[in-house]
Amino acid sequence: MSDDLPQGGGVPRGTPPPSVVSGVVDETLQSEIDRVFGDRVGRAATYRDLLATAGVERGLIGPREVPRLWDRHLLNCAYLGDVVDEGASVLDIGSGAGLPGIPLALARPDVQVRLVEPLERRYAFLREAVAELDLRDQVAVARGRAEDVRGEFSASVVTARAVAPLATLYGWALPLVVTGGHLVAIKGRSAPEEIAAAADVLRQLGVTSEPEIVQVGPDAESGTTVVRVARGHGPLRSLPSPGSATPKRRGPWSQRR
Ligand SMILES: C[S@@+](CC[C@H](N)C(=O)[O-])C[C@H]1O[C@@H](n2cnc3c(N)ncnc32)[C@H](O)[C@@H]1O
Repeated sequence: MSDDLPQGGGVPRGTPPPSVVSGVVDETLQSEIDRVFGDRVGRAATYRDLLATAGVERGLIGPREVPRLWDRHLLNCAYLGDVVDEGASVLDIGSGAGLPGIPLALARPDVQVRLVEPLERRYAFLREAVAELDLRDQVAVARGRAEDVRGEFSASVVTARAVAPLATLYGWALPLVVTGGHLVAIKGRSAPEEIAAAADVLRQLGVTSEPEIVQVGPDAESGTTVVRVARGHGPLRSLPSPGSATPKRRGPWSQRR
């Protein structure tokens, strides 16, 4: 998409990124925000403000998160760009208020992102945010559960933060990854235990690669821990599911973008 027009922060064409961040930030954080979002820093600030206002009012973000929106939410999510190839397609499942999909899209104008979220309230917020941030050419929004959009959407990278433990997430997300692509899940210190607990699920799916724990961002202290799983090139097997004998009714949400 074109980024030539003045954006939320009013960045005129050709002008270096100004310090337009909202919220109180120190110089170090400011320069990291400028480094990561470049000439989209104004739009990143608009998104931060949306989370701090409408996001909190509508119960999508806890009020205690407001002082740490920049580092814990926008930057930590944007760092996923370190493990996303140039021109990749990204499906962010359980996007909530747009995390990690929106910061990743803002930091990486070369990737196409689709946010998938089942809850109406969050889905509505996502559509409004994408319009407000002028990201409609780069970011699509769909309403649905990850396990229900199989066959409809797929991407070279599927992302998720705080959606489900890996043992559940593998079954939801890996069928949405195209062959040769990756699942990239933001996980904290629990990553090794979650990987161990989910090893059988990966085997049942027929995925032979070993999950990797990768630190993204500038350093271990301020960066983000992700679990990256290569989908491989072989077919995936279905997981046994208790409800599989009963045909699933389509949810009330059939509207897709
Ligand atoms: C704790 S929130 C995390 C939201 C966001 N990823 C973040 O990090 O702020 C979990 C989100 O996953 C969504 N979710 C729950 N089950 C899901 C499923 N089966 N498929 C897709 N999303 C799901 C919820 O609606 C919710 O928005």
